[in-house]
Amino acid sequence: MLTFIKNESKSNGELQQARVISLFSLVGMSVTFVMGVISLFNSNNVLTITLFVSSIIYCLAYIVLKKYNKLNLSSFIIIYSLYILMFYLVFTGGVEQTGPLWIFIVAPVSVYVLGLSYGLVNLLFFLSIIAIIMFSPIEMPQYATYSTEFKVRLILSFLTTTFLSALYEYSRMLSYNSALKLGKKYQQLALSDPLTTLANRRNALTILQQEKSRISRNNEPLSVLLCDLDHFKMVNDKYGHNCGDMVLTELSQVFKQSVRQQDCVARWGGEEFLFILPQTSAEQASVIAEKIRTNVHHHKVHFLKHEISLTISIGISQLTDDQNIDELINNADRNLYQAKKNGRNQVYPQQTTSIDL
Ligand SMILES: Nc1nc2c(ncn2[C@@H]2O[C@H](COP(=O)(O)OP(=O)(O)OP(=O)(O)O)[C@@H](O)[C@H]2O)c(=O)[nH]1
Repeated sequence: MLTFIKNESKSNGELQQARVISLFSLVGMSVTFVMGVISLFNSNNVLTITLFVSSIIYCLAYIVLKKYNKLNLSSFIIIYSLYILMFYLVFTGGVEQTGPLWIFIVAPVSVYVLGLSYGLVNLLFFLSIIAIIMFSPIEMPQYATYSTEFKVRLILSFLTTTFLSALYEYSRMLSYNSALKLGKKYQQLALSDPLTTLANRRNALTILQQEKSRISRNNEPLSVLLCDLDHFKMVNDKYGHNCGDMVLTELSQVFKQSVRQQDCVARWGGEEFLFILPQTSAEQASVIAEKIRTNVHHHKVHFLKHEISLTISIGISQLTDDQNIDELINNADRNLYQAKKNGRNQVYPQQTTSIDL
């Protein structure tokens, strides 16, 4: 069956993530640059170099995303350069031992950029290294010393921030997925006929336009069948509208089962159906139309104690190079009218020589 709905959900999610990552790299680049300038005035040379290098790395992540469209690589650069910067700040203490305060931005950024589970695994790894740095008995000039109370509280408050970030990311994912599902459902409703669940007229026209563009590139034939139920008004009049609806629903299934996966069956109007047959010439379409007509003819609809059999008439049209979609359908409509005029329960034009599909 032709794909009626474009699956745009993944690209939408990625687009949103790309926006956040580009924003984060710009903010990261600016903040580290400004702090680098401040520490330059404070004559803290190692910190100045570290912050300027970080600023360049964020700029690089931004370029990788904007110019080369590499979302994963950009995320990777942002996250791991952020981790390294944080290790450095905790190790040296930054300005006046305030370096560890920055680690709290790591939790929300990690779960958002890396996703919930991978983000949490990375945070565990991050926190382990932070704990090792803080609790190791290192003897180095750059190494900052913190009180045990400060270290324990820093780890506990980081764990709390991680938990809250994970909770927030989890509910964000839930709402995003349910909005996505709802969107898909409404999109499906907008494109399908509620009674028969077949593609509706609007959807059929979109598919026809797409197929027309495709076949003009590939030089392949495309045919349509316009099919109308014979004397359907009599079914409604005799058995009621509910029975008429049931007939339409059942015959839609017969139609679907009579064609190939790549073909499309649409409800064109009340008791009119359009078959779109890609890679099919008028001669091949005629054979398919005859098969559909026979299948309907042999199908019995059971309603209460009644057994109802119906017939259909079909008009065939093959798209020519100089035709637009309206002309193609009008031609099929004229042929359908001819099939009705010739006595119904038939296909027009009929195939004179036998062909294999
Ligand atoms: N039950 C039901 N009937 C419908 C629906 N849409 C259209 N119809 C009926 O389809 C019938 C079409 O009647 P006509 O246009 O006279 O065509 P016909 O009786 O099939 O006769 P021919 O097409 O000339 O063979 C009408 O009675 C419409 O009410 C629907 O969704 N449900």
